[in-house]
Amino acid sequence: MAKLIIVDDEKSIRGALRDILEYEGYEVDEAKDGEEGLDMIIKSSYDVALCDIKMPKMNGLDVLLKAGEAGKETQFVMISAFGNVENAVEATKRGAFDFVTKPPDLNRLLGAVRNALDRSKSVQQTRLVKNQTLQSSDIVGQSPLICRLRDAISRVAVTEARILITGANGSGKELVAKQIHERSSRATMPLVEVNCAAIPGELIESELFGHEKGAFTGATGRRIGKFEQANGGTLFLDEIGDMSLSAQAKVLRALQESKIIRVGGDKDIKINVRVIAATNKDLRKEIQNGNFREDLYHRLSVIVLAVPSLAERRDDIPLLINKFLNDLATEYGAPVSRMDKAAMDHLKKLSWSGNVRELRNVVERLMIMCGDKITLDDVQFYTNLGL
Ligand SMILES: Nc1ncnc2c1ncn2[C@@H]1O[C@H](COP(=O)(O)OP(=O)(O)OP(=O)(O)O)[C@@H](O)[C@H]1O
Repeated sequence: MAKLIIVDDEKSIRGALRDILEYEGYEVDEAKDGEEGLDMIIKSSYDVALCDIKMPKMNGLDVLLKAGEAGKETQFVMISAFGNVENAVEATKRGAFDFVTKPPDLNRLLGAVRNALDRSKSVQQTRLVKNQTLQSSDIVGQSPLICRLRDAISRVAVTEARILITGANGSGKELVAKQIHERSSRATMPLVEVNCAAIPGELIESELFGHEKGAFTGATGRRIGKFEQANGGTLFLDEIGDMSLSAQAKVLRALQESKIIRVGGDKDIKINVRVIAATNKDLRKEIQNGNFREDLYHRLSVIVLAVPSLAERRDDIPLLINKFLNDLATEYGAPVSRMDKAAMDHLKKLSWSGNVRELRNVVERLMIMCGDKITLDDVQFYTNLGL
């Protein structure tokens, strides 16, 4: 359950906000001044703080700054008295997520909380991805093509250049995007992923750019999009070849002007996002067929990184098998299975149209079916069955 804290010196405001937020299903704590609020935020983990600006002992801006200095990822929605909006704007410049004026409008308040929670989730996911990266998402392989790819990643990650990652399904494009983000100066900010193929055409623009309340049927509140969620960080547009032409035009504008407009909105919003795109399609062919904008292609492809298919780097297969056997043993809490050399040699010869993802699935199946020792017989039996 999402955990919120209300920091406000006015008891009646705290009570009113608590009632509303608890009714919405959030877990809510209260602090009666800035000092107490900061103490609670540092000791506990809150997703969102609703924080008054003018308070005794410590004002809201200081609570915001000190919580950040203490490494807290709590998202702040500042509450400011009407007529004191400059302070609230100043707070958003210093890292607050949003602000609402007193007395808060119910829809505006709940929209701000929902959006702040979305942002909090992205930040947490980034940390999770980061931890997983430290554990096991190194790009495994010693083949010349993979060594060259790793070298290229080290060179481009530290720059701000836009990158297009190409390669077949399951070859490791997403892994490459994560590595680039992790090694960039944006690593502590969110890495937000959008699978353009998985989102219906009519929803993609709202997903990317957000929408204002009432922008279309069902838009009951304001929602921020992936571009805004990724602000300061990286936006990974996976399967970009599947994006509609109308969304492409808007992405192009966002890249050209570093600004977006929410669906149904009229206000430009400045964004600072590094875009990494990936595709398994031949975008040049898509351009010829009228399915992809050439100008967008040139904007996205300052650097092109081609991820090789598994068939182009068969010598990496034993290394990958051992990595997956180790990872899976940890995942299942089981002893590490061993695969003999003849079994690995056999796997090296298969076609692997699903690339590294398919290899991982096969290794997982063999581990489940065969236990701690996997032989050539086992591999032939299960791969011949097409299992
Ligand atoms: N070189 C590698 N070393 C270790 N694991 C890898 C490597 N390449 C891919 N993988 C693993 O293979 C699986 C598929 O990789 P990933 O999702 O990055 O592929 P993709 O090209 O983005 O796939 P899709 O085209 O379907 O989006 C993941 O579990 C990933 O961790």
